[in-house]
Amino acid sequence: MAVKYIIALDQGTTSSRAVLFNDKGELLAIEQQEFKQYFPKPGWVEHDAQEIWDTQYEVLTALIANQKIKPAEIAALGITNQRETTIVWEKATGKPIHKAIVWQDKRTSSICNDLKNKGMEGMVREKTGLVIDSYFSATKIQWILDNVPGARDKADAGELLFGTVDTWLVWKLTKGKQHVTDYTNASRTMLYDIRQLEWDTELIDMLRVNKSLLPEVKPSATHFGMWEFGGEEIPITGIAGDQQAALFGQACCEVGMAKNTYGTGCFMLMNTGDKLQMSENGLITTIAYGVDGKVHYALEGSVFVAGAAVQWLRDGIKLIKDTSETEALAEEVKDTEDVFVVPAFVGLGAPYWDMYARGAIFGLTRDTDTRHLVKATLDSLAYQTRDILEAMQKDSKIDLKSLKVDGGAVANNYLMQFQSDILGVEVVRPEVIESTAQGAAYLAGIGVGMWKQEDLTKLQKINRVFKPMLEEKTRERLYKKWQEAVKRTMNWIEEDEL
Ligand SMILES: Nc1ncnc2c1ncn2[C@@H]1O[C@H](COP(=O)(O)OP(=O)(O)O)[C@@H](O)[C@H]1O
Ligand SMILES: O=P(O)(O)OC[C@H](O)CO
Repeated sequence: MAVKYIIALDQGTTSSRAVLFNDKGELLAIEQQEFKQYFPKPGWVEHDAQEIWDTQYEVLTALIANQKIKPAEIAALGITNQRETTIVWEKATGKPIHKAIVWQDKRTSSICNDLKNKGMEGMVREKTGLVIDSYFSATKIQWILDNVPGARDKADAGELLFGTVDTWLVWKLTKGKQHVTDYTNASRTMLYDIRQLEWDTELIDMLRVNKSLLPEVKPSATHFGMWEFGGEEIPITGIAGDQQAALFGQACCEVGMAKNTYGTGCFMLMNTGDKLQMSENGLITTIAYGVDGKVHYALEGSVFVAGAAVQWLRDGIKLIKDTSETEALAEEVKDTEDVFVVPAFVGLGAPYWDMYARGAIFGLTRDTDTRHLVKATLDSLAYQTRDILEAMQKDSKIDLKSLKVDGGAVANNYLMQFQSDILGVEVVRPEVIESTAQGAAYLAGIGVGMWKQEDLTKLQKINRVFKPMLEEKTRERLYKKWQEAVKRTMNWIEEDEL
């Protein structure tokens, strides 16, 4: 039987998706399930690792059943995932010993502060490309080992395993046969030397993480293991963290090409080729992908709360019932009347890196209504993106003429137009905004020998280009006000308030 399909598993912060692609790289169908977010304390964010697996497995098998696909027709699986989120489980039983600590979780801020006070920042940046922040996996592993009764002893006895979500999914799909990850996910742990491409002993010792916990690290398009299904063995041949997968999915394979993804957070990545570039403007350096024996690096600006602010309008303060209502509400008023929302709900990521900042609304008057608040919340995604773009242009010395965008929130036309207005550059939306899944499918297709990297650009189709319409003077006035608002949210809580 002819092999026809690639399935990408896209395990995001808010939902698990399975996405079907044909052998031309065209998206045919999606199954999606949201899962529960746990907020046990202010600043803490957890997922249930079992629920992650259950939802991911259900959408995968539902996609196959609903699209009437025979197992033998599936050439390969690709996996892409929310990054940094940390799971520790027992090798013997496969049971997680604690809930997954999500990338947004701030509980390890004081561990990070101690490391900074000990002067470790330079060494960490040099080896990992990262700033010291609770965002990354290392201090989350340390927290689990220190706080779950008996965990340290079990780790010392070699009875525990750590994984980011990709590692957990491969472990489950292969029934515990494979404990692996790829370069991109390893580069988010703060334990991986991105030059030498190996786990770093000095960091492992400093953070008191046992080497035996860590998975084997492989390139992004290679053989990771087999999923046995319906009497067939289906190879898993592509893995990348979701932001790197989106870069690959948008075919940003040349130096200087960049994309911005608007999901729960907002992540801009620029491909810097085989050159590892350290940022001087608050960005991080990360592995973009490893394909065909070559590693590409990227500069990244990570914004922690983007689409999550829109979810907060819906689930937190309940101003809307559905995120799609925001576009029409924002269009109903001419401007926000200088209301600014700074959604620093879990601190601020790039370029500020302030674990102690918290969210605020500025400029309220008696005229302010739901529409202004909704508009100001959407605008905050665009302003945060401008903060990143400015840093990216300074670091790379490249003036971006246009920005490729993707992710759930780019469906919002108001937001895309305002984004172009506030950046003063064109914003290019592709036909398929599921670039993350597309990237994982491309990697899996390359890994199984179905495509070559050069074929990818041919698969790209543009849906709409947004051009800047706002006067320069207004743009700069608004951006200045935004910067002032951000300043006032910084360093808001004390270390012992966490
Ligand atoms: N029309 C819309 N306008 C603004 N935000 C939206 C819209 N549709 C979805 N979103 C936001 O996009 C995010 C979902 O995007 P997605 O790429 O699925 O995220 P993730 O991969 O992080 O789970 C949610 O945070 C949601 O609030
Ligand atoms: O799940 P997303 O799409 O919001 O992505 C989360 C990032 O990978 C966190 O670094």
